[in-house]
Amino acid sequence: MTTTDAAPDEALRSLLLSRIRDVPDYPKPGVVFKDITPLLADPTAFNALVDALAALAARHGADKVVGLEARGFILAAPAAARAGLGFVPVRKAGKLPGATLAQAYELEYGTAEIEVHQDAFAVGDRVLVIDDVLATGGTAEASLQLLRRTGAQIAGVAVLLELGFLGGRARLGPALGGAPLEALIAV
Ligand SMILES: O=P(O)(O)OC[C@H]1O[C@H](OP(=O)(O)OP(=O)(O)O)[C@H](O)[C@@H]1O
Ligand SMILES: Nc1ncnc2[nH]cnc12
Repeated sequence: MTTTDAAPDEALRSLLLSRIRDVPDYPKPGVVFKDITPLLADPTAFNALVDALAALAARHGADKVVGLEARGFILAAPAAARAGLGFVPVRKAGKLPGATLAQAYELEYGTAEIEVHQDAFAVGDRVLVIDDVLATGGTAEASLQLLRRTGAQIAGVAVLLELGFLGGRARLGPALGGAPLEALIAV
């Protein structure tokens, strides 16, 4: 199944998928955790992933790349640098030193609050939001709501892996407001 606006080739998808490990019953019973650490440890796969994400930033005309703490940082920061763009962290509450805006949200396995610096963007900046996994969509939805409050425009959301059975794409629709959601892999 392909759910991307511009699907990467099958070889890339296969490579990426082969480096993601299923961990049953983590962090709680019934959740199958998608562990990306084998992918990060493989320089060929990691480099290909960073290339693909940087290409999406260029394709969607992003001025800045936003990463969602913590695993999103690992993907978004190198993608921003490769695309020649600045990186902005959206952090869990209480970690940013400057004046912030905050947004609460629900996870597949808990609740959380995220923050961004109020002055992270110039007026009208187009931002590509990058994360590793789209599950229920709560994190990405909250990040879009938060980012819009800064005055940023949403260029799109890009994730490595979409867990389609959790319905995140549908939940995210209103917050996307027509911006693209790119999933390099969907299961
Ligand atoms: O679509 P959702 O249901 O919101 O779930 C996806 C989010 O959950 C994970 O983050 P988590 O909060 O577990 O934190 P981490 O990146 O710090 O490990 C993942 O990295 C996404 O950010
Ligand atoms: N099943 C899952 N695996 C990895 N990260 C997640 N974030 C939310 N659900 C997840």
